[in-house]
Amino acid sequence: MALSGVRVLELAGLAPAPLCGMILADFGAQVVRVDRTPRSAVATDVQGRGKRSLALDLKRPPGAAVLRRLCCQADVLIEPFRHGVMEKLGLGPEVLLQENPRLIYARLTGFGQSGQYAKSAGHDINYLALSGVLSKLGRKDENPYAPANLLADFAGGGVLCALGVVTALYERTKSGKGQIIDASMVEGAAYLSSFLWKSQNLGLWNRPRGENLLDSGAPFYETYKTSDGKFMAVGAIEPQFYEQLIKGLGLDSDKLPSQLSFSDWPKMKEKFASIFAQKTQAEWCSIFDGTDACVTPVLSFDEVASHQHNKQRSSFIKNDQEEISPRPAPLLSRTPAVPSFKRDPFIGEHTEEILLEYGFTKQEIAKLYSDKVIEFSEPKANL
Ligand SMILES: C[C@H](CCC[C@@H](C)[C@H]1CC[C@H]2[C@@H]3[C@H](O)C[C@@H]4C[C@H](O)CC[C@]4(C)[C@H]3C[C@H](O)[C@]12C)C(=O)SCCNC(=O)CCNC(=O)[C@H](O)C(C)(C)COP(=O)(O)OP(=O)(O)OC[C@H]1O[C@@H](n2cnc3c(N)ncnc32)[C@H](O)[C@@H]1OP(=O)(O)O
Repeated sequence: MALSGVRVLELAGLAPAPLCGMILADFGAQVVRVDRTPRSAVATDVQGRGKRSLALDLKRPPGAAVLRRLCCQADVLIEPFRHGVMEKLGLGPEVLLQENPRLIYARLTGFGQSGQYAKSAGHDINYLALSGVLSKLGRKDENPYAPANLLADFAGGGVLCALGVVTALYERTKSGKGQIIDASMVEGAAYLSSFLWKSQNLGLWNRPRGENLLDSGAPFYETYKTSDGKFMAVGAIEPQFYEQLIKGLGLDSDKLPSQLSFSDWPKMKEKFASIFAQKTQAEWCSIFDGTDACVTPVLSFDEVASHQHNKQRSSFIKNDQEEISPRPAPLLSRTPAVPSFKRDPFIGEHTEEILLEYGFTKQEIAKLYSDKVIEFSEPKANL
C-alpha cells in the first residue's frame, strides 16, 4: 500500500483526528492511537479501523517521556488538542522536533495555533460559522444550517490534515526534514469554499441564501418527494440536461418559462414537486436511469450498499462484524487502500506489543504498568 512503512502516532481525540488517522491507516500507514488512562475517560472513536491502541497517561512525567521516546521513531504525530495543551505537557513541537527533526507534527484544531480563539473550545458548527461557509448554507428564509459535522470536522479537518501529512511526507523525501502542520478547521472549511469565493463574479451567489442556483433556489437543483415518501435529487443545470429533465417529467419546454427566469423558480418548484409526488422513487428511477437528466434517487444508509451502481463498484465494504461502511476513496490503480476488516481496537489492547516494537524492554513495560502510567485491555496480559 502507498503508505506502508509510515509510522503514525495519533493522540485520541473527538471526530476529525480519528478520521485523519483512519485515512492514513487505510492507505497502509501503521497507526497507533494513544488513548487516555484511566480507561473510564472513554474516547469514543468509531473510526479506529486499522489502528492499534496504546493506553498511556500523558499527564504523568514518565508517560510524557514514553511519548517522547515513541516520537523519536515515528514519522507522524497527529495532535487533536487546543493550542497550549501539548506545550503544558512538555510535548510541544519545539521539544519533539528537536529530538526527531524528521517528525511531521500535525496539529489539528478548530481555530489554529494562533489568533484570539486559539485556546477556545468549539465544534464543527463554530468553525464553519467563522469560516463564512455557514452563512451560505440553508434554505430561503430559514436560519443557516450546518449539514451534520461533515464540512469542518471531516472535509476541512480530517481530510485536509491527511493531505497536509502526505504532502509533508513527500517533501521530506527531498529535504530529509519534518515540519509542523497547523491544520485549522476554520481555514480548512474556508479553503474548501474557494469555488464559492472565486465564482462570485459569475453571479452565482448574488441573491439571498436559499435563492441561488446551487443553494436550493433553483427548481432544477433540488430534492423532491415521491409518492412512496422517498426522494429524488435533481441536478439538471446545463440546458441540454435540463431539457431531458423536462422530457422525463412529461412537460413541454415551449410551454414553460425559460430555465433561468429567477422570478418563475418558486412556481416551477411547485410544479416539479406536484409531478414527482405522482410516482414512486422506483418509477422515477426507471424513467431517468440511463438518461442525462441528472436525476438520481436519494438513498438511505440501508439502501446504499445494495444499489446496483455501488454494488458494481464495490463501493461499500462489510467488516468481520458485518458492519457496512464506505470503502476508502480514491482508488489508486497500483496501490489501492486495503482497509482492515477487523474490529476496532479496545483501548490499551496493543500497549505491550507497541512498546516492545518501539524498543521498550519487558522490565520497563512492567514498571510503567505497576506505576499506572500505561494500561492493557486485559490488565494481567503477559506480565
Ligand atoms: C461535533 C463534533 C463533536 C462530536 C463528538 C461526539 C461524537 C461526542 C461528544 C460527546 C460524546 C458523548 C458523551 O461523551 C456522553 C456519552 C459517552 C459514552 O461513552 C458514549 C456515548 C456518549 C453519548 C458520547 C457519544 C459521542 O462520542 C459524543 C456525542 C466536533 O466538532 S469534534 C471537533 C472538536 N474540536 C477539535 O477537535 C478541535 C481541537 N480540540 C479542541 O478544541 C478541544 O480538544 C475540545 C474538542 C474543545 C475539547 O476540549 P477539552 O477541554 O476536553 O480538551 P483539550 O483542551 O483539548 O485538552 C485535552 C486534555 O486531555 C488531556 N489528555 C489528553 N490525552 C491524554 C492522555 N493520554 N493522558 C492524560 N491526559 C490526556 C490533556 O492533557 C488535556 O488536559 P488539560 O485540560 O488538563 O490541559
